[in-house]
Amino acid sequence: MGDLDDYGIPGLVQWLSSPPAPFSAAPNVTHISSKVNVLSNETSGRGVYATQNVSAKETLVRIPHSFLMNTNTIIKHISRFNGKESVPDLGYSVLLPSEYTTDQWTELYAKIPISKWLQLTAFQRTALYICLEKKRKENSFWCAFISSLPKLEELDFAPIVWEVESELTGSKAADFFELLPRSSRNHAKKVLVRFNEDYTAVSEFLTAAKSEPLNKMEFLWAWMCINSRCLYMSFPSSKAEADNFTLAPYVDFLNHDCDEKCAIKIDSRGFLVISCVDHAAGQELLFSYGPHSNEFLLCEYAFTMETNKWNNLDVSHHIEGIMNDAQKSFLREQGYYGDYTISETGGISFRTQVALATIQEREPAQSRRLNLLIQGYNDGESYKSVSKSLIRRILNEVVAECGTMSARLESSKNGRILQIQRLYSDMEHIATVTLDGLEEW
Ligand SMILES: C[S@@+](CC[C@H](N)C(=O)[O-])C[C@H]1O[C@@H](n2cnc3c(N)ncnc32)[C@H](O)[C@@H]1O
Repeated sequence: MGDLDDYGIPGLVQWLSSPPAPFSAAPNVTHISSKVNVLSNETSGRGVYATQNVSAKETLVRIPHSFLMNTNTIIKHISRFNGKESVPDLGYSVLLPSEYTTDQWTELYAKIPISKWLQLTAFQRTALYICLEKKRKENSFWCAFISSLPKLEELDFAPIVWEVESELTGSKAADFFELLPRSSRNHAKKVLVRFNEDYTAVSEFLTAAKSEPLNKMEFLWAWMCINSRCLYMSFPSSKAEADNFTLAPYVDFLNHDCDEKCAIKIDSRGFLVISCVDHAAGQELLFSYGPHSNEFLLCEYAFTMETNKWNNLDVSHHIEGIMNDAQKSFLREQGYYGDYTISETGGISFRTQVALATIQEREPAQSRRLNLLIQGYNDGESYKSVSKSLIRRILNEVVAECGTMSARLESSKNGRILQIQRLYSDMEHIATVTLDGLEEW
């Protein structure tokens, strides 16, 4: 385990625990239990570890609302420079520093009305704010937090980084993108579209304010920090569900596990981390980022796990390839088009079963048994035999494709390639397990 001085953890803890007035006098102060510490390991970077035995239900960390970076606190900070804040009060006490150092960036804040800031999505606004506050260095209230964020190199397994790196430097990193399994590549492309939309919106925002543009790589760093570290937090003023998030210093050092070992909770005192199970000294405290497959984890958060119970095999491309137009439009009308998956634990999804059944109908809209299957009044037994042979053929194709790709990637020691290889081996594993159990299906 590594020494973390170079990540600025002591500085972060100091900032959170003994901030200047008026924070020091606030009733709801930071709590970081003496039973936990941030350490680092090679696989998952920094993480929170128990330094002593911890019992279930202990509150280990509490970060007050004033230290959470989100739509509410950002607008409150910016509006110090340009008039009245326009975020509804959530009833949480958010303190602002009594003294601000002004600089060219606070001049920019002063120039842009809050109504314009609110036209950006919360994600765009937060990414821009992090980039600007980073430039303010020690002048920024958030300096210790921003220094604690990972470097872009630590998010190097995210396919979006490969693509943007290629675009900006002319490197061959985008070639890795093409090696991804088809469904992962599609997911990664969607992430890239989201990122480019955000970068365009923020660039236009800065141009309108006659400010200098942001470097795309710098914006990517801030964007990926948010994407891989944000936590759900509801804001009544949010225009979209995706705006309901916060960044929470220190809490964001918790690494992911498929099973919840810790819970996070928000109340009027701030963001809390509570242990769900007993932890022995030395054990890592983990919480679940959600039921995410390795494909999702890689594309969104830049990592995969050796074993992941949420992995699934996406066979949409294979299934869609054997459907005719009538079958496709029937499934679209029914809300069952696309996203055909198989998982080790859940087997062949109902959605996939509906698609396999539809392929067996010449005029699906007229088929009583198919409509009864969709409505849940028919168990689909009459479709099973043909469905089995269709799925067997598809899974054999998947196994062959994974074998070819694994042989192609086998000798590489490149970390990105190893992540890609893991995706193929996850796919092969699910395909093989499903084929083995197909007779009993
Ligand atoms: C919320 S942060 C957790 C703290 C992070 N390890 C750090 O050093 O700042 C999420 C990032 O941690 C890493 N991570 C989290 N859980 C992991 C796991 N189970 N295996 C590998 N990496 C993990 C990934 O890089 C992910 O983008």
